[in-house]
Amino acid sequence: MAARGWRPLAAAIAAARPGGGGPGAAPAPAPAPAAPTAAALYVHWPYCRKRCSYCNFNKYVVPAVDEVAVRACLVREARTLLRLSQVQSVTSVFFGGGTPSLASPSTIAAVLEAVAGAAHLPAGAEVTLEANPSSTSIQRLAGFRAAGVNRLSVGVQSLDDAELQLLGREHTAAEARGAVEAAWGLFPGRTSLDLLFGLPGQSRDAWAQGLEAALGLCDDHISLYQLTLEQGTALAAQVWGGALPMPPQDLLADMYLTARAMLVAAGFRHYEVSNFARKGALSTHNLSYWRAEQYIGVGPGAHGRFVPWGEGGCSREARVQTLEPGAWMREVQSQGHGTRRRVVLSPLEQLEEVLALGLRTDEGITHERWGQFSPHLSLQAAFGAPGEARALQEQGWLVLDGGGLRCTWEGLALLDSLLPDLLCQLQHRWAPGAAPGGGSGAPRRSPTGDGAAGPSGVAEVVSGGGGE
Ligand SMILES: C[S@@+](CC[C@H](N)C(=O)[O-])C[C@H]1O[C@@H](n2cnc3c(N)ncnc32)[C@H](O)[C@@H]1O
Ligand SMILES: C[S@@+](CC[C@H](N)C(=O)[O-])C[C@H]1O[C@@H](n2cnc3c(N)ncnc32)[C@H](O)[C@@H]1O
Ligand code: SF4
Repeated sequence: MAARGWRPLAAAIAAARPGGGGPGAAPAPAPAPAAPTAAALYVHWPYCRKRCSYCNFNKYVVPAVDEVAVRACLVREARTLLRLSQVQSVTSVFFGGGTPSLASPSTIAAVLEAVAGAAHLPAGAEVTLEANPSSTSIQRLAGFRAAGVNRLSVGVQSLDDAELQLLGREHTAAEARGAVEAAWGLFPGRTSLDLLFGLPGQSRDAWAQGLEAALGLCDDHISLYQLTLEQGTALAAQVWGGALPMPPQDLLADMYLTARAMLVAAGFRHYEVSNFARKGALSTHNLSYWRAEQYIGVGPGAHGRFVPWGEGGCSREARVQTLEPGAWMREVQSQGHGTRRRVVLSPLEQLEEVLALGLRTDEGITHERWGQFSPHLSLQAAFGAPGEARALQEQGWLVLDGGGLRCTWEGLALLDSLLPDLLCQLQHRWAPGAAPGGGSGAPRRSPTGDGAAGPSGVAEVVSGGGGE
C-alpha cells in the first residue's frame, strides 16, 4: 500500500480522470462557501545538514543559513496568509522540512507568536516539530518545548547502522535511541517515530526485528513509510544502475502486512494507511489533511488549501509557495508572501481530494463531510448504485453505511488499487455522459505501490498576486 511521506494528492486522481478533465466537465454549481473559520498551518524549514540518499523533498544544504532573515520571512508570510484567508482560529501547527530541529527555538517561538497574534491559537492546539536524531539534545528539545512545541516527530528511519549508512543518514542507531528517549522525557505520549521499510536488500525478518526494537522505544505514535525511489537521488541511481536490489512487490506487501499485524497486536490503532496510534495519540494536524479541512502553507515549497476570503475569493484554492529559499525570501520581502502557484479547485476536484484522502483513514468519509463539498450528489448516489464501488463492497473492501464510506481492514491495505475505479465512478456520476475511458483499466490488487503525486491537473488561474 502507498506508505509514502506527505503528498497533496494521490496519483490515482490524475490517472483516473477521464480525458484528464475535471474542470469544465462539472454541470453542478460550486458548493456554497462556508464562512471563514479555522485552518491548520504548516511551516516549512527548508535546510538540512546533509542530503540523505533517498530524499527528494524540498530541502537545501547550504554553508550558512541567515536565520534572522528566514525567521522574519516566515513570520511575515504567516501573517499575510492568515490575513488573506481570514482564518480566525488555527487548529494545529506543524514545523516540517527539511530539518526544522536545526532552527533555533527562538525562530519557532517567533512564528508561533505571529500565528497567535494574527489568529486564535487555542492553548491545547497540537504543535508538532520534526526532529532529526542528530539535532535533538535535551537542551534543544527543552527550548522547543518552551517555545510552544508539544509534539515531536522523530526521523528515526531505521535502528540498524548499516541501513542508516545506506540511507545516508547523519545518525547512528544508538543516537536514534538516545533522541527518542530524550523526546519521550519531554513530550510524554506525544512523541512519534518515522520508520522506512522496503530498503534495498532488506528481508522481512530484518524489518520485523527493526520494528520490534522500535516498539521497545516507541511512545504512542508511529509512521511507516515504504521507501520510494525518487528520480535524481543517489539511492535511485544505485538501484537503477543495478548496484542494489529492491525487494520484490510481494515482499513489500508482506512487510507492510507484517508490520500492521505487529502494531495492532501491540495495541495501536491503524488510523491511516501509514499511521498508527495508541491511547488516542492521533495526529490532529495530519488528520486535517485527510479530512480535507483548510490548511495554510508557510515557507519555501509549502502547500496550502484555503479560501482567500481576504482577497475577495470565495472558492477553495490549492496554493504552492516558491520552492527555492532565496527566491522565496525576496518575494516575501517585496510582497509579503511567496505564493508561486494558485489554482481554483473545481467542485469535482475538491470531491476527488475528499475521496482519495478520506479513504486513507479508518474513519473514511462521513456523510456530513461529503455533503459539505457535495450538496447535490450524496455519497449514496455516487457510490451506492450498481457500479465499481458496489462491486468493491461485495468483495469486502469497501463499506457504505449510515456512517459514510470507508475501507474495510482488508481494503485499507489495497487502497491504491481501489482508488482508480472509485474516482472513475465519481466522475461518471458527477457528469453522466462525460467522456469515458482514461480510467484505471484492469484494477491492480497489489497491497503495495505508491499513491504519491504532485497536484493534479487543475486549471491554473493566476500566479502570485494578493500581496500586502
Ligand atoms: C512525511 S510527513 C511525516 C509526518 C510524521 N510522520 C508525523 O506523524 O507527524 C511530514 C513531511 O511532509 C511534508 N509536508 C507536510 N505538510 C506539508 C505541506 N502543507 N506542504 C509541504 N510539505 C508538507 C514535509 O516535508 C514534512 O517534513
Ligand atoms: C521529508 S522528511 C523530513 C523530516 C526529517 N528531516 C527527517 O529526515 O526525519 C519526512 C519523512 O519523509 C519520509 N521520506 C522522505 N523521503 C522518502 C522516500 N523517498 N520514501 C519514503 N519516505 C520518505 C521519511 O520517513 C521522513 O521521516
Ligand atoms: S534530513 Fe530529512 S529532509 Fe533532509 S535530506 Fe534527509 S530525509 Fe530529506
